[in-house]
Amino acid sequence: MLRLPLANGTQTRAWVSRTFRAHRAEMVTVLVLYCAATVFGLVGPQILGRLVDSVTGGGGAIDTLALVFLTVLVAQAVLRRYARLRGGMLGERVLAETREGFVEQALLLPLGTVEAVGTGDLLSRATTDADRIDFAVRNGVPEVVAALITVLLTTVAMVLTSPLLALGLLVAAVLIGVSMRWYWRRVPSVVAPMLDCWADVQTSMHETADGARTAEALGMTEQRIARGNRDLGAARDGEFALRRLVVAWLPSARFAQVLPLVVILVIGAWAYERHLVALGTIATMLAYMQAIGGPLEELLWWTEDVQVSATSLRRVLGVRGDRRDRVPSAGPRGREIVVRDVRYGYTADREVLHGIDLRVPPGQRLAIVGPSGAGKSTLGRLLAGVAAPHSGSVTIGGAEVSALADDVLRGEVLLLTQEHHVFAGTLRENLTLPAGEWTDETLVRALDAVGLSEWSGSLPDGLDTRLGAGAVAVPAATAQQLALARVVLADPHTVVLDEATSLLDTSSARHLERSLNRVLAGRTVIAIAHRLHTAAAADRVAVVEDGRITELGSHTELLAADGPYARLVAAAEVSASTAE
Ligand SMILES: Nc1ncnc2c1ncn2[C@@H]1O[C@H](COP(=O)(O)OP(=O)(O)OP(=O)(O)O)[C@@H](O)[C@H]1O
Repeated sequence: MLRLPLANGTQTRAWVSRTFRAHRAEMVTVLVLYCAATVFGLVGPQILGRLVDSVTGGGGAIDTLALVFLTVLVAQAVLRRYARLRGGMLGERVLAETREGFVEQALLLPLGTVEAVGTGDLLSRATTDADRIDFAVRNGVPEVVAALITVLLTTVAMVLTSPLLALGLLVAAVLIGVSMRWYWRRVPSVVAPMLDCWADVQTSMHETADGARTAEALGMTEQRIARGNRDLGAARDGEFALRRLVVAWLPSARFAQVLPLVVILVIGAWAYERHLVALGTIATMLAYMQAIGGPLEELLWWTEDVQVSATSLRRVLGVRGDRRDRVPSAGPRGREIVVRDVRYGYTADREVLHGIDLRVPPGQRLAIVGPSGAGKSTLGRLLAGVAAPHSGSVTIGGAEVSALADDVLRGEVLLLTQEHHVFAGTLRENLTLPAGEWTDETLVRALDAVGLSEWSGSLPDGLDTRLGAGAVAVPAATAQQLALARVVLADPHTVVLDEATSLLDTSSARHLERSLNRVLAGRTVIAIAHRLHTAAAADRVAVVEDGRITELGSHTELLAADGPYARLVAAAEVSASTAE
């Protein structure tokens, strides 16, 4: 299954350094607060050691030491709380920016890429992966940062207090290092496929919900359930694999965690007998170990989540990785469309268009006809700049269509298909999708031009009436007229029509075609003609067969040539008379 890529190491590191640079001051503040809280925490065991020595040595100042101990504890609690608050706010800001970046990049993805990978992969990155990152940033990152700082500074304090007793830590560090390396090396190869499986679950659920009626009508419900179960089974196996890895790794990590305590006690007893360390020092070291135990536990606890969310982050950032930029180009100088030796395929192993050459002068009406699957729609998409050819070029006025900036492209060429989505929002928002400054008067004129003035006049709040899911339902024909109104507003000189009216009933289609003819007057029109009678009205007809243009000429010329076009017309006449 084709998927969007994962961000590679360089892209992820670039994101980390960009994020760090953007929030440098705040990050340093949070780290300083955590460090300060930890340093206060380190003073506690030192005082405890002094207390022990005071008691065993019969010294005084116990009250003062106890008071300092209490003050230190309070200061540590206050600083840690403040660090968490600032850290939490910083995390929320970074999360919001990451989400905004994701939406921006997802909207910039070429339509062809989104169609090729399906919406499931994109959706799972926007939902499941974003949620995992949310969870890690809100809960895991503060714990891990606090724990790491505590472990690091406590280790330093232990080495300074008694290098001899700190030997236990050295043994543990080596063990933890080896076991962590073992785990971190294996985890990506388990987590990435598992997240892919969850994306498949989302894709199949989405498809099943989308095609529920078709599945029911064709008795495919069982098949869809089986597909869902298969995808869920694969995701479950992925989770099992991760669990097996964690279970294999955890015992060694836990062993490394308790080992220093044992080593400190053994070396401590041995050294105390030989008067190499005081009892207070051993108490201090044990208190440090006690203080390190909680953070170490936190680190172990969060390791899995941090690893999974790191892969999720690479999936979210990967959407950027596949982006094909529409770089602002010099812009077309003229309106002629020229297609030169265009080759294109949806997958690397199968070419759909095998070297198309075509020239469409401004204002011409060209019909593209041919058998089903010949490549007509694919050619239409390349002409409209939805996808870029793999080799060859499609230009308007000398400029490569697929490289035009979106706002420039919209004013040049628009693709109108049978897909007439009404977005949940007001009529105004639906009309002004191609962002621009539109006055109410212009919008009303566009509605009028496509025969929608009566319908829009009947809406309760006029242009501010909410349409779509949960609001005013829009019939298919009206939705198609709305799409036409957008064409009027964008005012492109060329329109590519692909089955624009094929899903409508005959009377709606006739009504729409009248509006269409009004809107298309004066523009270059490339009509992918599924019904041959539309081709007869065109200035020229191009016959596409098996990814090649096999005939090009006017309707009359092609009929006289008695070639592929004449055969298509004859076949259409036979099927029409059989239907009668
Ligand atoms: N998104 C896609 N992914 C993979 N292959 C595709 C995709 N869209 C079309 N194809 C394949 O490309 C070939 C050309 O399809 P295209 O839709 O361009 O043909 P068409 O002439 O417009 O057919 P029709 O008249 O049935 O719409 C077909 O074999 C089709 O299966």
